Amino acid sequence: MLDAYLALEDGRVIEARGRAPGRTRGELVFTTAYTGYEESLTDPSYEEQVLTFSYPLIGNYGVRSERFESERIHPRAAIAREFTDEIVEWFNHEDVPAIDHIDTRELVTSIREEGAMNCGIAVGSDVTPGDATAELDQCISMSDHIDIGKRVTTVEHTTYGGANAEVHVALIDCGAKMSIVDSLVERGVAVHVLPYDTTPEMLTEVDPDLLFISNGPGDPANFEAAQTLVEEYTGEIPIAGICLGQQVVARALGGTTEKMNFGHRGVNQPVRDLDSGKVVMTTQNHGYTVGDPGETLNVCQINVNDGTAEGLTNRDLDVITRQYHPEAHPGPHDSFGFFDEVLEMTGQDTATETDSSSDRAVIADN
Ligand SMILES: NC(=O)CC[C@H](N)C(=O)O
Repeated sequence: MLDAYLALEDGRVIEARGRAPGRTRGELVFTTAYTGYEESLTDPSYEEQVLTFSYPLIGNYGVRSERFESERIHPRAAIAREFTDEIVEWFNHEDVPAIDHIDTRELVTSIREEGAMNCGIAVGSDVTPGDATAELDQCISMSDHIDIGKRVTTVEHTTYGGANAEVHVALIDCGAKMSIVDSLVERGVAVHVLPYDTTPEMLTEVDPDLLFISNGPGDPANFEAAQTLVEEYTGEIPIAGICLGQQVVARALGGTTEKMNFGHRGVNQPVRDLDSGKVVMTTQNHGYTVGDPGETLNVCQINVNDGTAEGLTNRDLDVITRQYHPEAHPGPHDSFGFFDEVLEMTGQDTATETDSSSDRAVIADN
């Protein structure tokens, strides 16, 4: 058996069972999602974080790559009450430290009370509590990870979907989940996945009908290039954003973003649409939020629990964003219609073309 220690910013060092060895550090967060562990673990937005599952048994329906949202596990380490042997094999294969046999109820309660905090983890046959503390001592704050985008983005322009499509979407990959690409491609458009630091000049070459800013890890303030694109293209072509995308769009159009206490991570966050009054259940994974939306954007949806901005819009400028994840994976499908709403801004009626069987998008022949 491997020894394991988790050192917390509040001074505690907790002993656990080691399942996959290694030493690492990161921001300790939790998700309340009870399924969808493959999707969560491969969601690039978890880069530089240590993910705690509040649901006690993780790995119980295996590990299948069809459900991955990217090519690798992104959290630096994973914590659960109990991991199955099959998921532990995956952690070992990817060199991601994992610990279990820990009181995750207590841990989640601490994060709720004290906020997301830094932690250090040491797992191995000869590790000590001091090894975990040494990792914690080297842990920097999330906003100091200024180059986080570089670690999660595509390095080159990749096109998905029909090469003959009428509508071309530029998806700025700040750490995009593959389900966002799938959701667009199944509506018959071509998706150009572009690096997070794409410049306005590079975007001119693609000549897109829609600019879409993806989800992504860390502080939205560290995605200045994407912000510049929004500043340059607002009013020229329609603009959409999901999660970090909403935050970047808000910052570009005069709004502010701020760090939340422990964020929203799970698959049952209630969101109210202010026009219709309708409430939907949503998938979420974020630690920052839009504070002041600024003069240009209107808040069109709010979180029922805490009133934070879940949707922003400016109908005249054709801008529409969501703080939650309409693409789901994991979680409820209530908000798939967001993609139809977004593509309507390009003049394409895609609602009738949608095939929700959701086969993985294929790369187009350029
Ligand atoms: N899923 C995301 O895009 C997360 C956005 C941002 N990194 C946050 O934590 O708020």
